[in-house]
Amino acid sequence: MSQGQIIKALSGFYYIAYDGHVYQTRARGNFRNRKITPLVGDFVEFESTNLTDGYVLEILERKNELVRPAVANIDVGVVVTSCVEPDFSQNLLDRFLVTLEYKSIDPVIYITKLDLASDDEIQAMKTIRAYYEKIGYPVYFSDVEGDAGLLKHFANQLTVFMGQSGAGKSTLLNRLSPDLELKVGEISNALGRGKHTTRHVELLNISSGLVADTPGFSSIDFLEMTLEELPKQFPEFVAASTNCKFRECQHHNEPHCEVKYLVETGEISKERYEDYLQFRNEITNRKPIYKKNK
Ligand SMILES: Nc1nc2c(ncn2[C@@H]2O[C@H](COP(=O)(O)OP(=O)(O)OP(=O)(O)O)[C@@H](O)[C@H]2O)c(=O)[nH]1
Ligand SMILES: [Zn+2]
Repeated sequence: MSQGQIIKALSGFYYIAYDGHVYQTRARGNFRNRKITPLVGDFVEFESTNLTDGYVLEILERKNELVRPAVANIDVGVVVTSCVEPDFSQNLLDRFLVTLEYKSIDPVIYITKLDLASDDEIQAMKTIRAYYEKIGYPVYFSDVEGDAGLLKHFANQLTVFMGQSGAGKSTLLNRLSPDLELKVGEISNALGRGKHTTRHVELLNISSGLVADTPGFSSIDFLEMTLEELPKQFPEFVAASTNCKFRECQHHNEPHCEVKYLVETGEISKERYEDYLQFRNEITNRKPIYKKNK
């Protein structure tokens, strides 16, 4: 018996990377009956006497998982965000970041289409970059330096790309992995949302790490999160909260709230705080918000 990682799932076969080889395996019958489906990214125990006829025996505990793309044990989430076409949305960026934080995935922000932006828009993105870097997130602009910076995050990690339709995810993935040939720019066809669902997911080797070849994540709701958990997904709120008067301060109606004070002084972004209040409302009302598909 050996332990490896599933790097591809296709037509009922699971391809397991182990000791420099890839083993084609299937899930064992009794294992299927337990209604657990192995995911790409799963660490598994398997048995095999050759490279093509093995069996998955057990899935080891998952750190996290996403539905789209269907991948488990994600370490890094690259949030691809365009500054124009479609216009930059801090609200959408914060939705991605909160979701990643909640799933214990390290976010990296990658901003595209600066070549289409006006000087003012570029200036605005620089201000955004400075803020998000200050609260601990790596931020890159789409240029040669940005790509080199991004590649450094891949080593020994499992990375997934995500972001709004048309942001440039496929373009970026193709550039980093030229053999990939993901289709680019088919965003405006009305049923575009199905485009990636039929693709199987495969983990690519890029820069000493594994990268999911299928970008994902189109609906962002906070269905699983509680009101108490939400402020913990904002690192600058967590840092400030030690100075809030109340230990479990929700930074909402409580008196002597450090977060609200820092929003007033400008230290904490007003937009981020407003996003926080909006996400609170959504959790309270439990209405899922789906990203518009243009
Ligand atoms: N000018 C410019 N165009 C870009 C850039 N990045 C992507 N594009 C273009 O933007 C369009 C959408 O890019 P895609 O890579 O398909 O975007 P996506 O995020 O994969 O979109 P979906 O597949 O709908 O999720 C294409 O026409 C790209 O050529 C960029 O940095 N600058
Ligand atoms: Zn507070």
